[in-house]
Amino acid sequence: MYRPAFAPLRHHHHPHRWQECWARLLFPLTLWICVSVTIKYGYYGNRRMVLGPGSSRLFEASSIFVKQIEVRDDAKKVVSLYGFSEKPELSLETNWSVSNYVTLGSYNQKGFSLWLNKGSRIKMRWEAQTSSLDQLLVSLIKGEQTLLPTSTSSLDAHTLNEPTNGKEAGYTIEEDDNYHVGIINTNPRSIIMVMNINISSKMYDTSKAKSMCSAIDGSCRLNLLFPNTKFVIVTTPNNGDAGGWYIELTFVARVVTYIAILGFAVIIIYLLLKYLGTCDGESDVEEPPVQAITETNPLMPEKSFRLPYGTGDEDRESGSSSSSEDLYDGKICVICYDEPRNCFFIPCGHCATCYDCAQRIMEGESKLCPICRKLIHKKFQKLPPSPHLSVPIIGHLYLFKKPLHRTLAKISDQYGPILFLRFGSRPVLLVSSPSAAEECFTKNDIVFANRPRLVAGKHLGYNYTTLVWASYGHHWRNLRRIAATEILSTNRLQMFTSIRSHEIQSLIRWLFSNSYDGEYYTLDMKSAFFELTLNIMMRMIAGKRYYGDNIVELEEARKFKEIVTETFQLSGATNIADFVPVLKWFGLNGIEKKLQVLQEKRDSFMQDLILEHRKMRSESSCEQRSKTMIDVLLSLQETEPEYYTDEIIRGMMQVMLSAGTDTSAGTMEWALSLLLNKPEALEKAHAEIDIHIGQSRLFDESDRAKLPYLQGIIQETLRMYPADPLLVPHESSSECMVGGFRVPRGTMLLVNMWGIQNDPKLWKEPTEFKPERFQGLRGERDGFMLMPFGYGRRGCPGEGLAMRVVGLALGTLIQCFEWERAGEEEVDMSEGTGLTMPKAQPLLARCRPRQTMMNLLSQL
Ligand code: HEM
Repeated sequence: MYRPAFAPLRHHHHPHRWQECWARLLFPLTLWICVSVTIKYGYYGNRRMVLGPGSSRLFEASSIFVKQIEVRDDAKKVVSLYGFSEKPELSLETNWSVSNYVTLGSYNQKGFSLWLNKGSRIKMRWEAQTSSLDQLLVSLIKGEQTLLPTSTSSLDAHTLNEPTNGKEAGYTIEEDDNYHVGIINTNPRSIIMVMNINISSKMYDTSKAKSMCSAIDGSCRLNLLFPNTKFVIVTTPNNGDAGGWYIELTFVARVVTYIAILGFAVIIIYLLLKYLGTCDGESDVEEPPVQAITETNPLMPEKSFRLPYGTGDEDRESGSSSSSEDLYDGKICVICYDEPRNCFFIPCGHCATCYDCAQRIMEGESKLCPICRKLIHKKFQKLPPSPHLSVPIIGHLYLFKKPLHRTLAKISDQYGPILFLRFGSRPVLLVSSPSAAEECFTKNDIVFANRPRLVAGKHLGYNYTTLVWASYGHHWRNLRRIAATEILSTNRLQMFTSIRSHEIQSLIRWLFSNSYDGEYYTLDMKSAFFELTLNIMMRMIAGKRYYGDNIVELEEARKFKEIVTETFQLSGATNIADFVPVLKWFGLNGIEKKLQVLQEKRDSFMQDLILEHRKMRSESSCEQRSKTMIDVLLSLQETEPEYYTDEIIRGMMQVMLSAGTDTSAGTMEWALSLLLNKPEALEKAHAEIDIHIGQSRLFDESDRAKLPYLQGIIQETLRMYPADPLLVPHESSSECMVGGFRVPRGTMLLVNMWGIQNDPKLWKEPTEFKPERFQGLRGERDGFMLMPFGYGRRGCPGEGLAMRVVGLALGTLIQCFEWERAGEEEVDMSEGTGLTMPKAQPLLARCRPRQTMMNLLSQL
């Protein structure tokens, strides 16, 4: 049905705009809450006051907000401070009096201020020439005021009367406060008089004070005992001297409390907004998420395909776009009805067309908005949609529960496969569909070939100069070339075949020798796999092994193990300061210091190995020289010493070691765990190996090609538990387009490979371990649905080595041993935290030599 392009749009409740408003309100709201709480409960500031002699003034000063109170009394009259947890009683009384000759000018006043508690009494008596007595007024002014009132009829003034015999007056104080006692002369002439004042002052009982201090030297500090002190009393001595009682109190704030209040306010507001966000989520039921899923083929399609963003399965099958109702109200361009709307017009702000149609409108003659017919000045492309709201400072970090790949998959499921997030201050593009991943790694591969500058790369990546951390450019290309041609090339891998088979044999020997009488026994397979890969890598790098039997340099091995443990602990930890740099100011970048220390250790260890190799090379002839990775790099150094510095060599060694060990070891551990939970798959693998290899020789790397089921096991493991579930983060070096959206320069790219590889819309029963799903398929990256090693320029260069090592280890272990779970219950498959998706619980398994292999095993 035809619809005029400029017919009015039905307005929907728009969650994102609503959330944006909240996001903008959040900061002032938090500030307002904090300021109000502080003013109401925690603002004390400094106070200057006049107390007078024999005073006792009570303050409420909670030790939760106040750490310390300092009193300053410049006249050094020995003021004291007392701290209490309970309000003390006003049970004591002290009397003092002053008696003075006073000369009082015409229309002038004299007097003094003092603090009086309820129940105190003032008695005054003055004597002067009788004629002038009637024009003398006594005033008592309540409040902090210490100045002459403009007139004695001031509201706060209490005029004393009842003069007897001269004049005399008395007053009982009804409220604790500051009082000014004064006498005013309304005579046209000055007079001389005698004034007597007698005060009986109510005092607090300080005998139960928890802490006290006396300002003998003019000042003292009272520490408020946390958390009980709630009241403080300032007392002045009773010396009858009514002048010069200026005292200053300074309240030292307990900073932690204020920070806690701020944090609490942020949490409350976050929860509030999250709740509102949930409500929005509910409203999304009516308005479907930004993009309906487009890839539907349950298993690997024959060819990769890219579907228009926003259309559903039925659309593709029927060939039509969708019902026009949906299109019109939804997100499809009102001009072409084909592409998503992804740009908006200035000044009217309408978002109605795709970028191409907007371009055509702008190039045409009318340049009018198809909705409101206003003249368009500019068009802007939209950023990808953002889920929930982005909180100032932390952005979307608050959404993330571990494991991150699962949380991100849920968010993508709800809001669409191309999302724009903020991890603190970092813009992030989260991609979780094959077509979007393909767009990133083909059309935009160079744009996304940079790595974000995270703190780990600064310290462990030699200031972003190693193969993993370097940004795209000449230096990275060179390192990549060396890795691909000199270290991980098929030729070089072939050369090192014996190292790998020797290491796997030594593992088999060890397993065999531990089994008593061919019976099952339990062992820790996590460590076994990790040590196997570390030995293989270190032998390829430096010709040394540090785990197992026959270790020559024990101390060196100990140091190496220490470095390895720390490296994997630290590289798995998230450094929050990477995303919220402001935290560095508060010293919350502890990981950075640990990384520095670790890097120093790693550096000196690797440098010792280089020196050792350099020495060996100088002592041996060309033919005798070994061909470890260090040797290869040292020979490159000889030809180009300025470029191949020791630092570059150390960097390359460290990259190989950290990128190539726990990834492969983890994959082996997951694979064996999956097999233990599905014994029929293990049986099939046994059978396949028995048929193709038999019992007369050990499995070797070249056998992998003959064993499709074993390959299926590895592929299926990498599908369900990819070692880098979010790949390694990339960063865009310039602005680019993904899925029709604008992606700004400097955006971190996260491709949720786990999400894609476990998406029920793409894979049939994705949670089921089914190695057979790959049978008959080459298992390549067709359709960008399976990419555990990444793709494109920054894809993993170690894939060939990893597949050989994992295949060899699994194949040999299955060939030689029978395996079962350590207990009755299934192996716990929960994912732990860390970069390379480790198993939360290390795999314990039981094994025993296969009867048919006894002969061969005993000859090893
Ligand atoms: C099962 C084992 C392995 C898996 C699943 C794996 C996976 C990956 C992934 C997903 C990436 C990032 C791709 C991207 O950025 O898009 C990567 C990068 C890398 N991998 Fe592997 N890897 C494995 C084993 C190895 C091995 C054995 C080595 C070398 C000895 C290795 C060396 C590297 C290096 C150097 C990079 C960085 C490449 C660059 O930034 O240019 N990996 N790997």
